[in-house]
Amino acid sequence: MATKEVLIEVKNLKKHFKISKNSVLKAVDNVSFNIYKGETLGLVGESGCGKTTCGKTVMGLYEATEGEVIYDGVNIHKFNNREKKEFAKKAQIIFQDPYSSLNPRMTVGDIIGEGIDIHSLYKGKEREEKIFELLETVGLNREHVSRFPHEFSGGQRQRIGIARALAIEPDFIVCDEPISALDVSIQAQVVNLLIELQRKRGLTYLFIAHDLSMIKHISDRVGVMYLGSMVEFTTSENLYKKPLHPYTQALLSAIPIPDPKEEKVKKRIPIDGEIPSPINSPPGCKFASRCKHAMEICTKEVPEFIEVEKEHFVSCHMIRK
Ligand SMILES: Nc1ncnc2c1ncn2[C@@H]1O[C@H](COP(=O)(O)OP(=O)(O)OP(=O)(O)O)[C@@H](O)[C@H]1O
Repeated sequence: MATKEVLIEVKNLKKHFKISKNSVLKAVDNVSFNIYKGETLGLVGESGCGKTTCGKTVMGLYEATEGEVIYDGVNIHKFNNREKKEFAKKAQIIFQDPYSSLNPRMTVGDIIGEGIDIHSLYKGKEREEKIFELLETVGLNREHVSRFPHEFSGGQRQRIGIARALAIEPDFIVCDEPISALDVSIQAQVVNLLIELQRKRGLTYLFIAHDLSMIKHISDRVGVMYLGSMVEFTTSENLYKKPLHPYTQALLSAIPIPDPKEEKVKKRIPIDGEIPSPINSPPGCKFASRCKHAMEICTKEVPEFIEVEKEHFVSCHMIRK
């Protein structure tokens, strides 16, 4: 990461879905963090904890229920239509499933060219050259331009998705579990491509993942989410060396160690019980029902999200500054 200039500031962000007359699903519930220009911020947590909803709200695909997303100094949820279109050029998303995220009836050239056309960036020969250049940038070749998505492997499709995102030259990309659906052997190739693109183009990533194993290699800082809340937020180094929240500690203990001897003696921290429903969730710390350290206060009061040491934020009643 080159600078520590803030690109995006997320302040007390809430995204609640009204499920019925009396039920609200708090997918993102009072989350605050920032993203520096040129960094990769990892967002981790179990399935359903609100990572995708957070990513989509941060890039303006969902209206926020409450709170602010400040991009380069301006609240994106206050944009008028012209500003929304301008912003859509700066922020892109790469989806988890390279099989369903590409229109099977469109050629690769048209998939990549769609954003170029929407934003009237290039026309004719220039457009064609741009698409060839993008294909080569992501490790495909110009002959692929007239083929259809089903003619490609999962890894290649994800490369097409990356080329599509790059086509309008964004500054910020939400990478929503871009490697989860790929074979392990292909995952590292796609991650390396994303890292190389970031280095060359100065891109900023919000990289979403459900476990902490791959996120270590790509993220400068990591936020750990649990049931819509951010429970810990710090540098990758801090998180792996000194996790403070019991949930982070459990997630880290679940990462398999390649050495079988070490794996055998490793202490896994189990998380008791089922993840509670995010609908009409009870007061207090959302992790309380599964935390073996839970105290009376945990079921009553939401712990503050405090900076316990430089660049290390945590939300837990056990941890004081
Ligand atoms: N449009 C929607 N309407 C209602 N509920 C939604 C909607 N989108 C997401 N949710 C709910 O919000 C919660 C958070 O979902 P989200 O997809 O953001 O989680 P996630 O952490 O990204 O999970 P996964 O890793 O499975 O993608 C879930 O309970 C989900 O069912």
